[in-house]
Amino acid sequence: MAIVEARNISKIYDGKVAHLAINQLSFEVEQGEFLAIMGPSGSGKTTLLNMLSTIDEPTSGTLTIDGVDPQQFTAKQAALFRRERLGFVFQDFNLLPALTVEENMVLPLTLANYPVDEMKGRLDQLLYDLHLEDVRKKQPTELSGGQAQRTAIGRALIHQPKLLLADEPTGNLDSKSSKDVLELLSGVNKERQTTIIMVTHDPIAASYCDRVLFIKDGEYFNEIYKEDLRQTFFQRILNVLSLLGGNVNDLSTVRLS
Ligand SMILES: Nc1ncnc2c1ncn2[C@@H]1O[C@H](COP(=O)(O)OP(=O)(O)OP(=O)(O)O)[C@@H](O)[C@H]1O
Repeated sequence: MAIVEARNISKIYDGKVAHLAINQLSFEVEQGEFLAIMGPSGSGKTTLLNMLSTIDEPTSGTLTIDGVDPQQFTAKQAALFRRERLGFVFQDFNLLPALTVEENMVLPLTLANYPVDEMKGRLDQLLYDLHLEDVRKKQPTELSGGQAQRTAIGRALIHQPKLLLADEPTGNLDSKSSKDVLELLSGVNKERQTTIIMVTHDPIAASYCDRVLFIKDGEYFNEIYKEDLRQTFFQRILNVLSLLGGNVNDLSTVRLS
């Protein structure tokens, strides 16, 4: 069953000169899938993620997320939908500096007034799954990049969202921490059946996914599915990226290992 259905969605930014950022894009994301979205700088990835996040809406076309059309929501309903059904992970972690690891992670449940026992149970499980038990009382400034991103992933998962949206989650991490985070996301996807959509410039990160959707100039360009080994998938991703072109700087974060 599809958790995301986009039918001919377009997004035009109004301004002195109107800009067509997404042009007649259609795609589906299956429940339980781990999808990467790739494309050159300016191809519309952030615009698309903003629409999937329900913080922006298509100018035309229909976008259904978990069976509902967010365009029908009031601002309050949209906020509730995001809080209950979506999780977000960003490149720069976005942790609250005054709170500890465990306080950051449990924050979405605190805000939703969950019972204390339920909060504690979910927190302990996630601290264990994310290998953060030793740093649970630390503050974000005392963490490595990998620990900070794992904390952010914990915060994004604690309310058990159906869809996790990740924007360059490994963009600020070294290769070892990136690998840890990608293996964790892959594990979350397989074990919890959480659907994940990840925007990335990094073909290594994309090779952890089941499918990569490539967009160019706001339009569908190609998509490939992982069929075999991750290393082979990585090679096929590089092949499509070379066809896709774009600015060489777009690949500045690529690590060839
Ligand atoms: N608020 C806005 N107003 C007008 N144009 C915008 C706005 N936001 C983005 N754009 C334009 O829409 C196009 C798509 O931008 P978007 O940020 O979605 O691309 P991207 O693929 O995420 O790029 P990058 O990889 O560099 O982050 C770009 O040409 C950009 O200049």
